Amino acid sequence: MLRRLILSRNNTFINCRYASQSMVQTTVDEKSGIATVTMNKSPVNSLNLEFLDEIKTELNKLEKDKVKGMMLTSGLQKIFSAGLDITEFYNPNPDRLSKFWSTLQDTWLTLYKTPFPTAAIINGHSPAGGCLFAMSCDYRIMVGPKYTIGLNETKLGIVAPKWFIDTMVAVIGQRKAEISLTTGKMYTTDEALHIGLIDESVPDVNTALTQGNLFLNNFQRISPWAYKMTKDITRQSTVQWLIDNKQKDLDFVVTYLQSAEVQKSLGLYLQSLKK
Ligand SMILES: CCCCC/C=C\C/C=C\C/C=C/C(=O)SCCNC(=O)CCNC(=O)[C@H](O)C(C)(C)COP(=O)(O)OP(=O)(O)OC[C@H]1O[C@@H](n2cnc3c(N)ncnc32)[C@H](O)[C@@H]1OP(=O)(O)O
Repeated sequence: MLRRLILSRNNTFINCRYASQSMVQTTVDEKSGIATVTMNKSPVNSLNLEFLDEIKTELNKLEKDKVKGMMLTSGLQKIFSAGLDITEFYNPNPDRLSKFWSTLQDTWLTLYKTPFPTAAIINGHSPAGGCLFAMSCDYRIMVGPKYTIGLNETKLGIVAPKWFIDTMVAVIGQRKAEISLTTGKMYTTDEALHIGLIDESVPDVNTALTQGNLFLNNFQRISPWAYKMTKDITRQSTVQWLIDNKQKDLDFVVTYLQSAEVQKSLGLYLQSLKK
């Protein structure tokens, strides 16, 4: 791992951590202590085992470094994240599939429980797992109007796991989540703002980053302990369910995803993507 200081747009030094061939780049503004984590896995930031592992490691590092906040964004042109890498569960190797799913569980727990405030800068499409990661941040700013966001699992012929569903319910409420999930709806930026799936719609990435910094800087005036306790209490039931049911969730998903019916649906969906 290499480190270097670079000069940011507002002339403060940024501590930049990068590794050769890294899929995740992080900069930390030395003045504000706010980190920007950029997902950079071409072509669509699909979340496979190695990528999830890198994201989790990076989040743990930021916690250790006691950053004051984090913005999660994408380095790709028009995609925040295409969600889980479907090739991890289409014709899977069962051992790898288990490893993949437990890494997803751990990465999500790490992101959902960060002791520092987080903002998703959604600068591209954000289906399924991409939407999950955005919803797991404390605040969402989407660059409009061209992109879409939502939990579209039913469109793939699969079911979103309970903790995906609970995360969405926590953001938009039971009724809207039920409609969104059953229909697999992908919302435009305006629609997402209207139902509360995102907090702000902005015209460009620079504005999104400025607004993200503004949101995170609010917490300079809040006790970190009070922040963390409040977040833990608010998110407790969703987090605790997964902690208590990790193995059950893993066993079910691994069996379910390998069933003939699900494999057939996934094959057809992948084919439609290639077209
Ligand atoms: C109680 C019961 C509970 C049981 C629960 C059990 C299991 C649940 C399991 C899983 C939950 C699933 C969660 C997910 O996240 S599934 C992933 C859903 N994602 C999508 O549907 C997105 C699909 N992709 C797109 O819509 C588009 O690609 C895009 C992101 C809008 C980008 O469009 P663009 O036109 O720019 O690119 P292409 O479409 O040409 O794609 C380029 C290239 O990437 C491949 N690709 C795209 N998305 C994925 C993906 N998610 N995984 C793997 N590969 C992907 C695409 O096929 C192209 O490949 P090519 O080889 O043709 O270059």
